[in-house]
Amino acid sequence: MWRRATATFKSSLFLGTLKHNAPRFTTATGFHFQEKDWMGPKQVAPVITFVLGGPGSGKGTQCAKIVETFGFKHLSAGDLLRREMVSNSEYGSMILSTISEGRIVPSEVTVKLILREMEFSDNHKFLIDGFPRSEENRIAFEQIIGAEPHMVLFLDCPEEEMVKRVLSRNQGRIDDNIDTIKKRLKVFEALNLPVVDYYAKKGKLYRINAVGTVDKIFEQVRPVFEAFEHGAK
Ligand SMILES: Nc1ncnc2c1ncn2[C@@H]1O[C@H](COP(=O)(O)OP(=O)(O)OP(=O)(O)O)[C@@H](O)[C@H]1O
Ligand SMILES: Nc1ccn([C@H]2C[C@H](O)[C@@H](COP(=O)(O)O)O2)c(=O)n1
Ligand SMILES: [Mg+2]
Repeated sequence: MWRRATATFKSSLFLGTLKHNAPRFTTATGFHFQEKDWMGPKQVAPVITFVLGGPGSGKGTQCAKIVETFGFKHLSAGDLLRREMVSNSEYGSMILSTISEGRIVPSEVTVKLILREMEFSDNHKFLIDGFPRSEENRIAFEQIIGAEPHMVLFLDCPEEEMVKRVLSRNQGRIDDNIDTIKKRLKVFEALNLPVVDYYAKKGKLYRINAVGTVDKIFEQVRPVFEAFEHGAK
């Protein structure tokens, strides 16, 4: 399990799992680790990639191809929230109403779900899809997890195409209806685009033209990961 290199998460939610007096070290990306006495010699720093884009821009679709080709662990924030929603969680009804209205769930809840998946994963390469959706999400991730992404993929897709794709998705999602889509698009523009700009200014953003076939789009995505893997060796 990747949690063998447990990070010194600042969240009080997980402090119970940490050993406070163990030696600490920080990776080049600012991820803070705390060495456990049973930590083996093969520990590696996590690789974090955010995948952003409007509703229906193809994030989940491209993530599946990245997983297949580059072996990342895919964490979709929306999927984690939907799973939490149907799991008898104390947050269930709040998540249901928030998603139905196309709004954003409070960051503490979403980051907690992502953190839990990261902690229990065997993989150290994470593809975090649909997160951060807002500056609040971004700051909460940095504060709670203490890490920044290595790279951020942005699937740039015209609204008309996104609406068309969402309306023909047919997966029974409560938010795949025209009224909620209009709200999600407004939220995307107001809250998510500032995050995209933030990472562009930091030189971490890879803007992908998300119009075309799935394979054509992946032709733009693949070299980003190849270059990263090449640089990481
Ligand atoms: N390049 C593409 N061309 C046409 N349809 C596509 C393309 N990529 C994905 N789709 C389809 O569009 C729909 C939305 O794609 P997907 O679920 O990957 O988007 P998403 O960005 O994850 O959306 P959301 O934010 O709502 O979860 C799906 O039905 C998918 O099969
Ligand atoms: N960081 C996030 C990600 C998702 N949500 C909520 C609100 C979204 O409309 C919904 C569906 O997400 P998707 O599957 O489209 O990525 O989930 C959120 O509040 N915060
Ligand atoms: Mg998705």
